[in-house]
Amino acid sequence: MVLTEKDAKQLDRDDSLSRFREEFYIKPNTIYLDGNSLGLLSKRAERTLLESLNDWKEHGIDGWTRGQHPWFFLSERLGEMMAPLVGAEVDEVIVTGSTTVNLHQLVATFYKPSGKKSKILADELTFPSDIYALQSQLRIHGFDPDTHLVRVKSRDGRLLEEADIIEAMTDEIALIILPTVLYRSGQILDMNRLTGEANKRAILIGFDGCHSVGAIPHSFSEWGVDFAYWCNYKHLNGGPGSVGGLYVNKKHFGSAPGLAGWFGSKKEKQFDMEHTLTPAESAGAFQIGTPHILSLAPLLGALEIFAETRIENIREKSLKITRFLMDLMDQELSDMGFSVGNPQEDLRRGGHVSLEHNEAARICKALKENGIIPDFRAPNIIRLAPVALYTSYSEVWTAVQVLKKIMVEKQYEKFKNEREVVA
Ligand SMILES: Cc1ncc(COP(=O)(O)O)c(C=O)c1O
Ligand SMILES: Nc1c(O)cccc1C(=O)C[C@H](N)C(=O)O
Repeated sequence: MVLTEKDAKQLDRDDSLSRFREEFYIKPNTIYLDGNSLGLLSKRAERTLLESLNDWKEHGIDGWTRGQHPWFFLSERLGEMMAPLVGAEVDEVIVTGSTTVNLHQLVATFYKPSGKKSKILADELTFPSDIYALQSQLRIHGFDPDTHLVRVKSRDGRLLEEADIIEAMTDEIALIILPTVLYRSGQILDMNRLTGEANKRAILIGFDGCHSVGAIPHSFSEWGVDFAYWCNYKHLNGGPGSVGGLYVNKKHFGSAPGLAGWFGSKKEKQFDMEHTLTPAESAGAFQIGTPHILSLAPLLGALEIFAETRIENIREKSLKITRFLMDLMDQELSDMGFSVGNPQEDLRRGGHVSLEHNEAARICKALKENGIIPDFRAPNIIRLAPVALYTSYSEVWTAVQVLKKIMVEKQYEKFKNEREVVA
């Protein structure tokens, strides 16, 4: 069956999430497909940021406990709002720090090498910041990362096989850190299976959820995941440098935070100013210092939107619209040197499509010149994320037509095939 623009329009009419599109600032004549790197600003996120600024204007220091969004409780309140997105109880989630800082905190807390059981297991496709953090944590413990950081290999440079990861769960492994969704290929790892296997071997397991939270459902508590951390500026639309998310399974409440600070205190004890920390009996214990209020505030509005639908509905549209994109690429772009680098099956495909091409860097530049916003990841990947809350099927149709025109007219040839500073 040949897909047409009419099909795209019909899919838009049938889209039960289409009402959310008008909540976002979408630049005219631009098709934004980079929500997997930085989600768009919504009017509600803008409103809650302005309200928080107003709380500062009106209340000064008293904004910590008064105003529309009292700052002292904001990280906990946002944790509650975020808990359904990761399948956790409300006190198992806190909005604090950043992805990399939270990883440091969690490794400092839960990496307890003992005798032979002293290695950390990760994978060779993981995001570099996580690897840097793990290497430095190993060094702090006096270990050589070359011997103590085990990186599971990919068979094809794109995907990981769960069986290979499980095979690497030896009795030398003390801790496992894996992505929920791989940042390049968009592969979803089977978190339930991996957690079960780690639990069986008494190895603690934590997940980097940057590329999945807000795009796919999770059941961290039910699966028995020990901890997780993620950013809120991609699929959750919290804004550039938005404060991160952290989950700690209830069974670990009471573990002393590896990196302690006064915001990890029990709320009612914090201002007693004692020199002995009384940690919160929740994920809140893993906070360190004063929260970055103005980078938390947009999340209040951004998460209101998620509360008005279900993450399962978001996932359903995400699967449908990424499938539509892949089918269109198949139909319109065959014999142009493209290949799809993400898993095709619904169960293993995250929120973005990973299109590979030898000229990827300059094709991305040509797309941007034409008002289509993808991102490029070296050496040859064009990432395209049609986002369930704000991308229409008609936009996906147009984006593929523009890409086809770029290829037919060789528009990309006027650019250098190398990345810009960021993408
Ligand atoms: C999978 C993954 N992990 C870690 C990071 C690092 O996040 P941050 O710079 O917010 O610490 C990112 C994004 O930048 C990411 O995509
Ligand atoms: N964190 C970012 C940043 O500070 C600047 C530009 C992009 C980013 C990103 O989030 C990139 C993203 N983690 C990726 O998957 O490549």
